[in-house]
Amino acid sequence: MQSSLQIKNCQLYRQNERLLSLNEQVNGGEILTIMGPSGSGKSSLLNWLTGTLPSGFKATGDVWLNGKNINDLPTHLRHIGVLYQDALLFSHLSVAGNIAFAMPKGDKKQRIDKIAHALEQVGLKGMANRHPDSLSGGQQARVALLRLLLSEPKAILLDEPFSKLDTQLRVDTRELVFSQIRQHKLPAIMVTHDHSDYDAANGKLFTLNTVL
Ligand SMILES: Nc1ncnc2c1ncn2[C@@H]1O[C@H](COP(=O)(O)OP(=O)(O)OP(=O)(O)O)[C@@H](O)[C@H]1O
Repeated sequence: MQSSLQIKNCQLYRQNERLLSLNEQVNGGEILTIMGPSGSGKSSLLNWLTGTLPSGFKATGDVWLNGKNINDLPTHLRHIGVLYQDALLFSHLSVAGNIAFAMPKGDKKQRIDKIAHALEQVGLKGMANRHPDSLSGGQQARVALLRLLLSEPKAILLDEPFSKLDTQLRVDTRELVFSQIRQHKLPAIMVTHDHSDYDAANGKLFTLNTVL
């Protein structure tokens, strides 16, 4: 079955004022781009999808993931992974520890091999025992991506994940993230202020206009 993330009749309110209205379906390997001015509700939409909408907001509508309505599921059972503009690695854990943290439990040797293989795939061979603080920004971004992917998410949300990276690094990291999304056939939603992110995503665009 092809994976898909469906947003049906979503209406998002902040203090009873409507922020946005959205109906979209994103299939596995597709990236839906959300753009709009600051304060238009982009992050709130992502929060609604992960089940972490703060008080003061209200939403109606349904989220379906792979044919299952997940509206009433708590965040940790939704299996929606988020990549932020900061890598947010745990500084008390090694690179491998960071990645293992979010992985499903299982055979230790298999997990170690899987992490080593994944690191090699993204050009971080032999860095399993490094401390996150000893990595460059681009390397940290790649570890954050692996931590997300190896947690086996069913969908991915990108909240301006490239905005803090310099131009070339930004292009390379974006290419890596998008290629992984396509390879794993995961539905993805990306919030960005940069039109070149949308061009690279090569998918649909949803633009928010309202600013409260
Ligand atoms: N916890 C909160 N409680 C009340 N209002 C909030 C809260 N968080 C954000 N807001 C307000 O809700 C509106 C939408 O915010 P949101 O963060 O979703 O916008 P955004 O489009 O992601 O903005 P940006 O591009 O600046 O990140 C804004 O007016 C913001 O001030």
